[in-house]
Amino acid sequence: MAVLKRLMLARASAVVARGLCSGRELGSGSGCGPKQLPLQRSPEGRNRQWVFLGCPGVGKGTYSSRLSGLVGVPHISTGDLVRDELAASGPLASQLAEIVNHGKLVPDEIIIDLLSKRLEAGEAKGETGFILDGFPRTVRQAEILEGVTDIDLVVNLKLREEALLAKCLGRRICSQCGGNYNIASIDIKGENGQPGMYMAPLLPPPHCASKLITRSDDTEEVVKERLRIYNELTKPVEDFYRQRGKLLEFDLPGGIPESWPKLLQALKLGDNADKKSAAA
Ligand SMILES: Nc1ncnc2c1ncn2[C@@H]1O[C@H](COP(=O)(O)OP(=O)(O)O)[C@@H](O)[C@H]1O
Repeated sequence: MAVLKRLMLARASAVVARGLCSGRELGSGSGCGPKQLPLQRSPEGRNRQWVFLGCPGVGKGTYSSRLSGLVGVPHISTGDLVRDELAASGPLASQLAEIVNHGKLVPDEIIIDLLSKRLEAGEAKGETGFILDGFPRTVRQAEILEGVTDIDLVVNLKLREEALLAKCLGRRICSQCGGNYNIASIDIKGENGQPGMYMAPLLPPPHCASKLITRSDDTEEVVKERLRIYNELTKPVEDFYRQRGKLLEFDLPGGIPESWPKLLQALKLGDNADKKSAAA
């Protein structure tokens, strides 16, 4: 199964590279697209396969990694896979740096190759299911994914636009432990009938405070370009999943303490009162 999934993704990748098939052909399993495997598509015997969508800065990484711990499936972020590749300084690194630092999207064939290697490594370790964060990011990627496996649920995280840029600019990572923090304190005043919104900073513990770094693509100019690209290329992915009845819209009401319990409720995971303490 792992090898098949890998081969199918690799084939999808080759197809994208050559531009031979339309995504619809890939998704339908006909023509030159990969064949669908009933076994692979069945939810029985496998864990959740969820996708998180949302603008840069919305908190996809924060919420999807918390949920991954809660429901016991791996959190797979294609942004993290790209950053790992950059950090490894391999043959792809300079090409990727040029793309990522301009806020552009990495070509499908590279992203699919990184993702299929990650899925294969996970399956070798016995992982089943996933929470995908940052993939699919275009309708084409959604069609390719649909061609190889079923997605059970797509969570579309939404946050008021005024907060997104500030959240990206406030993002900090501990260079030692990899912990994610945010120094932005967001306080949007209520006006014209719209309620206000407060999001407290997520400050690092003292042992991380002197080791904080900022992502190279979290500059104002690049974040604005990433938001533009999201609206142009990723927003249509919402419709793709809406039409298939898989999209769960979730408006973040504020920071983690307010949002996490509500998200658990929306996902029908809310009865686990003890697990809600993860919001603390
Ligand atoms: N599915 C994808 N397709 C193309 N490029 C991607 C994909 N996922 C990540 N990337 C690249 O990695 C960068 C960082 O991704 P991510 O960490 O998900 O950022 P964001 O905070 O903008 O959601 C993106 O701007 C893009 O260059």
